[in-house]
Amino acid sequence: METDLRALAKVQKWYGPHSSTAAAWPVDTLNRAKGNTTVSVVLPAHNEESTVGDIVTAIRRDLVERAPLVDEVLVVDSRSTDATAERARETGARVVAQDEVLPHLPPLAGKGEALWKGLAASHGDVVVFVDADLRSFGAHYVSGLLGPLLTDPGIQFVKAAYERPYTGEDGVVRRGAGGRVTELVARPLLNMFWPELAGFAQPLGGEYAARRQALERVPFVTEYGVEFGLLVDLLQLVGLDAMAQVDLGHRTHTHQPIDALGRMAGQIMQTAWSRLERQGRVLAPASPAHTLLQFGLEGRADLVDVAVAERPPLASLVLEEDMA
Ligand SMILES: O=c1ccn([C@@H]2O[C@H](COP(=O)(O)OP(=O)(O)O)[C@@H](O)[C@H]2O)c(=O)[nH]1
Ligand SMILES: O=C(O)[C@@H](COP(=O)(O)O)O[C@H]1O[C@H](CO)[C@@H](O)[C@H](O)[C@H]1O
Repeated sequence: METDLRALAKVQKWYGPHSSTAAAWPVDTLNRAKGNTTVSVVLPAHNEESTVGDIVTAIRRDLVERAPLVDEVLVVDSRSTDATAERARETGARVVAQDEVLPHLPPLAGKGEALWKGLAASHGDVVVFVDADLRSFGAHYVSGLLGPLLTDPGIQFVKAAYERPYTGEDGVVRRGAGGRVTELVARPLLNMFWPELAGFAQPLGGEYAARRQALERVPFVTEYGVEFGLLVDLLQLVGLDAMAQVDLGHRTHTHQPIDALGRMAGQIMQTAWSRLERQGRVLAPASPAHTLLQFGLEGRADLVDVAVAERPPLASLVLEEDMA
């Protein structure tokens, strides 16, 4: 108990100085602070033709053309079967196909793979990740996340906070009801095992920014384990005082059905287990099963696999290639 109270005291001390709002970071201030630092915005996109174009348009209009804050807008086409790549390209993004980045490596799947490939294919000193399914995006999402990074050399990683409404199939918006896996799985797990991270209001949110140097020194969990894995691994790498949080207001996005979130929850639990083992905090004769038997309507039952893999820190690949 003592450890937990000490960790929570650390969070309370951390929270004030490391939390801000997007309004605290006006673009002209950031342009002056940016200096020679280059910025890439990377959007992982699987079948996001209906939303990716508006997001790219807003970034380019407000943060490339009007104010040169962003140097690169990269969309990672994550095995889309719709017109995601076309919409992204015609609105001015550079587009790479996930499986065509580092093609000599065996391809892996999911969002974490898309983000790792986006890191590999981008060039900015600072990388901002933004989901491509957002319906509430504004340029302040990017400028807010960049604020602490462009003004404080001690900050390595910035995570978005926001209110997350849930819009049901009936079109009714329910305030604070979004982030279902966050509330039911990620937040309890983090408070149980990594209470120093308890101050992050939206640990699974898809909008965050970090220095390339830090991102290239941590592994990327594939599928939907990536956000959980990055938080835990970056805490270990850079420490809580090098992490910050910016409130971007509210976030609406395309919601997945509950069975998809069940699989996401499984992937996040697998990720948490892997970090507990890696940090020597659990000793188990066998790893947990990674199959999940899900039950649908009309007696449907589907056995799915919620295993996750992980990509090594990019820096380790470059080192290997240099040595080779
Ligand atoms: O294999 C995948 C799965 C997801 N995504 C993208 O990652 C972001 C978040 O995924 P999703 O919206 O499915 O997750 P949710 O926000 O519903 O948790 C979106 O831009 C997806 O298009 C991706 O690039 N590859
Ligand atoms: O936060 C969550 O619980 C999930 C699901 O959100 P909703 O319940 O559909 O609002 O959404 C996030 O989780 C994924 C896994 O980390 C991230 O990849 C997504 O970007 C994020 O939207």
